[in-house]
Amino acid sequence: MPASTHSPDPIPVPAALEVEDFHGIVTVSPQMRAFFELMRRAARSDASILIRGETGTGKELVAAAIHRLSRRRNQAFQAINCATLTPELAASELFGHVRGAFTGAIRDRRGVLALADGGTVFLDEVAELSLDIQARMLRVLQERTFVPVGGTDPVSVDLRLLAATNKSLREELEAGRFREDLMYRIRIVPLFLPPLVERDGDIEALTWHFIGVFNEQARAGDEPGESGEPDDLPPRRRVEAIAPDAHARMLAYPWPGNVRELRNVLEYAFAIGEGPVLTLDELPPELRGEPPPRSSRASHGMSPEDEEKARILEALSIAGGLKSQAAELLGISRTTLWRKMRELGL
Ligand SMILES: Nc1ncnc2c1ncn2[C@@H]1O[C@H](COP(=O)(O)OP(=O)(O)OP(=O)(O)O)[C@@H](O)[C@H]1O
Repeated sequence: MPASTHSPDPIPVPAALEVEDFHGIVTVSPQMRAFFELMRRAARSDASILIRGETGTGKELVAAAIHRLSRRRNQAFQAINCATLTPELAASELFGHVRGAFTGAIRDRRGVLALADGGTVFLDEVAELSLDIQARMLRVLQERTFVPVGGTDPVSVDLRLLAATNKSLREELEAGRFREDLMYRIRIVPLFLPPLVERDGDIEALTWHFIGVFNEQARAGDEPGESGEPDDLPPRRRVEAIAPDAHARMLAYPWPGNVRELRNVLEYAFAIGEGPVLTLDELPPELRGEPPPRSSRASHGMSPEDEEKARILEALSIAGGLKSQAAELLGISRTTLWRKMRELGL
């Protein structure tokens, strides 16, 4: 733990922050610099890349950066999240459909693959693709053609495929949920994005980075608007320093939700706290060292599944049913929430 945590004085936000900002991926760590090096090299080729990493590590940012570093940069980048789609919807989204393919298909519609022709397709949460769609994607990769839903004629495409997952595809394969041949096709280059706790210096650097971002948002938000909005609201919060105990807890916390969780925790503190110093009581219970709600429930004899259900329902109720807000509260992405709700039958 740094010596500064024993100081009673708040730790000021550094005036200038020396970070690497690589296409929006901010870091100071040697681990991420090594990752960028691999990513730069892999981006040049047309090889399929599988980005593995825990939730919130920045896989989507990486996919967009790879596209921008590739010779396809001036062509389309089409991203699709496989976790939010039923198999029927996934087929229609990916391959498009012809008029009359199903009720409501009143005209031909191009899918993501056709829209990305010449460019890059990013399949986020690729492990969630159904086996049927996996078989069809394999054909796309092998033959560079696909048939739209309800159609008969194959369409040729020139695509670079990027995919991401927070699961182990090998485990999915062993469980019979993922095709081995597709796995080898999509991970010609596997890239592993390290969890936040394993990136030396990044918890601290990203803390200051996001404080800077939220300070800037507050400053911009307080400027008189062109629309002549009423000016009588109190100014938004700006943070000039962190209390040493809060700082120490942030550095010691394992950040299971990675960069997304860190960002959310700071956004929360900006929203609910007051004054120029960010204090410990503005951090969520798990950071304050209090047992998180889940373990207190577990002690009441709930199964992990019921516990998770209860946490999700609680978050949804606080968020007034808004999934995006509930996901923020839980420190997970909207799509992860959607998938969990589906898995838990909610
Ligand atoms: N190194 C970073 N610097 C700045 N912002 C980051 C960084 N990594 C992630 N973020 C931000 O954190 C959030 C989560 O990132 P992203 O959606 O890319 O993660 P992910 O790994 O794709 O998550 P999931 O697996 O849950 O889909 C986004 O708001 C993103 O902008």
